[in-house]
Amino acid sequence: MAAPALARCMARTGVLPLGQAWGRAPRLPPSPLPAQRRAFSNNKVLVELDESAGVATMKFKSPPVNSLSLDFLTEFCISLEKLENDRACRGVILTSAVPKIFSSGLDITEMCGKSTEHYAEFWRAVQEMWLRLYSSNMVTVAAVNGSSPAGGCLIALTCDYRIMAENPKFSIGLNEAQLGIVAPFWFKDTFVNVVGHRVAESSLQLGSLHSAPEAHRIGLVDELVPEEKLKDRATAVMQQWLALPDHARQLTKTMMRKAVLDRLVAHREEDVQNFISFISKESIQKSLRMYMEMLKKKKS
Ligand SMILES: CCCCCCC/C=C/C(=O)SCCNC(=O)CCNC(=O)[C@H](O)C(C)(C)COP(=O)(O)OP(=O)(O)OC[C@H]1O[C@@H](n2cnc3c(N)ncnc32)[C@H](O)[C@@H]1OP(=O)(O)O
Repeated sequence: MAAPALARCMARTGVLPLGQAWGRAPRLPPSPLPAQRRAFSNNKVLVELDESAGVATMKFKSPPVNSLSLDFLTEFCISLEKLENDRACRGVILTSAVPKIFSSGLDITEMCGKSTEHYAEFWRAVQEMWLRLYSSNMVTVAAVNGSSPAGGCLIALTCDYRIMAENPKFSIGLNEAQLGIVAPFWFKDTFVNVVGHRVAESSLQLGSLHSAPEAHRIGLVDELVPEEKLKDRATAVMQQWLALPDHARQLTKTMMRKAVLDRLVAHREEDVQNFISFISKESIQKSLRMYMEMLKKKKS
């Protein structure tokens, strides 16, 4: 495709390049007007904005498993950008509208049997999602209400704070190695920044999916709460974070994340080419096909 779908959408919606988003003026506190709620939705995400609190909730609604398809990633970025540019919004809670699944990670069908152009477009969209979320000026809280492998885990790791439902059946982790693929350096860097090098090293090599209690023990999630309390707890955490002046928090976040962000920004095209040559290998395609078959067999 001549121009990536994401770029087209961004041209349509007037989204700012990433670097400019960083230089944006600090957010103003919401005006003391009566409580106002606004909602907008597309095929993949539902956003509800509580203007009086300055907090949006973004719910993933792409059944059966909220896989991160090109369409999902595009809609996600557009919704995030809308909130980023909305002065009434200072924080966003990410959660799922699909029972038991937060997100099943990158849509494997987008990485199987497609053209080089498609792989490039898809990977740019994955990069864009991470760059925008990791550099967001808003407070970002992941309310992880279901399993969250690989790319789903990356979304949670990219937020400022993670709260997970304490259901031991829910698992989370960067399990790429189990699929015979390798998490790229910016997945790894994000993971290391949350759990530390030692835990990340073994967890990544083993492609571990951690149960909710184990994820809490290794610091992958910040707290566990009963599922029915997840929404209230995420709101309470958000209020705590929003009690601080935005400019101080935003500058601190930028300082903490800049090196990791800059690394991908500086090597973006190289990273796309690396993805294409890796994913196009017949051995990798075979691994992914076998993995998909295994998922189907598990059902029957
Ligand atoms: C140099 C760069 C190298 C490349 C780097 C690439 C980085 C990759 C990152 C990724 O995110 S790869 C994706 C990893 N994801 C997984 O391993 C999750 C796989 N899925 C599951 O474990 C389970 O589906 C689940 C999420 C735990 C849910 O289980 P449940 O029993 O509720 O549902 P299923 O019956 O298994 O699935 C329903 C339906 O959805 C399909 N599906 C599941 N996950 C994906 C996916 N990630 N992509 C595409 N499709 C997926 C599954 O096959 C079923 O389909 P049908 O059989 O109904 O057609």
